Amino acid sequence: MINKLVENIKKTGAPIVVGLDPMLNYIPKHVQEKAFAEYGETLEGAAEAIWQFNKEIVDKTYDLIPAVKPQIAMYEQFGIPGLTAFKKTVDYCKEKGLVVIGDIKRGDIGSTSAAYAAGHLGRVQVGSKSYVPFDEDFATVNPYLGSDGVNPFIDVCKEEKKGLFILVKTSNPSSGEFQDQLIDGRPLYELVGEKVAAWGADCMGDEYSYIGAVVGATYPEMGKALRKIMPKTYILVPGYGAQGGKGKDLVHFFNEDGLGAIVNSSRGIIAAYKQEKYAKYGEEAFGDASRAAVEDMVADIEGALNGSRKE
Ligand SMILES: O=c1ccn([C@@H]2O[C@H](COP(=O)(O)O)[C@@H](O)[C@H]2O)c(=O)[nH]1
Repeated sequence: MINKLVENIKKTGAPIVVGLDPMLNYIPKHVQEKAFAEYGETLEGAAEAIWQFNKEIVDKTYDLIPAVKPQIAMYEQFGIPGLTAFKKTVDYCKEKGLVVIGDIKRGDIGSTSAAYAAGHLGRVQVGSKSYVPFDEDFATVNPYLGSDGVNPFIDVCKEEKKGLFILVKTSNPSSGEFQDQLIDGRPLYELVGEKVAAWGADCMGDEYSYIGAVVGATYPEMGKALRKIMPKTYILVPGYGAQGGKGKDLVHFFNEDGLGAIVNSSRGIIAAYKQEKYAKYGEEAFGDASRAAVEDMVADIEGALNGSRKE
């Protein structure tokens, strides 16, 4: 799957991921009203609104982008109907040729991680039958339970040709509370980065490993250090846009080949129509506003990378 991700990035020239994080308050009134007219103000109604919202954004952007990252929390909060909308979104994006990164941030003791891995990246056996429950291409994993919490995910990735993005240095303001703690003079996130590189060495695609890392755009200096520690690791970079990250902050997350990083924006793309800059599209044309925001994001990152090459 890492080969498909790299191929999609090369084809689109867009090292970006659209984060499908559909909070109800981002969903335009007309979409919500239509869903509620059919299903009432119920969990089913909310799930239908989410699905229709996602579909429009995907339809308006899929030709420009390599991948999407649905954040499962935004679906899970609406219970079983929400999870059905998550699955419909995963399937639809795959039909459109997109790589799907399930932002599920799982990780537990080995037996529990094995169940998460089977449900999201692999298959489950029910009697004589085998099922593929969620079938994302990549999943995000929390490594802080150690190797026995991560290995079951890696095993399933090897069998199913899927991939992981393992949390190394997260984008949130308090990520340093634990992740920056020094151990023998080295920050914990660096030690986790080394471990991710070691896990990944045994899991190579053509150019990059299918065991990737998550490093926040909000910590550019740490991104630069981690790029060196994990040269063959694809880095998923959240924190662009709504959290303040900009193209110029991201240059050192990339390798010399222009690859190695993929930048996520969720609210900045899906709720673009709410921004002054895209107000001309109005609520009705929210998908067109998202398309314009994708084009601007790609230009921002491309401009920063081209600028850094000239320096
Ligand atoms: O360190 C991390 C890890 C994951 N995320 C997730 O990415 C998106 C960011 O959303 P924006 O609207 O672009 O801020 C969201 O799903 C987070 O759960 C992250 O932000 N930082």
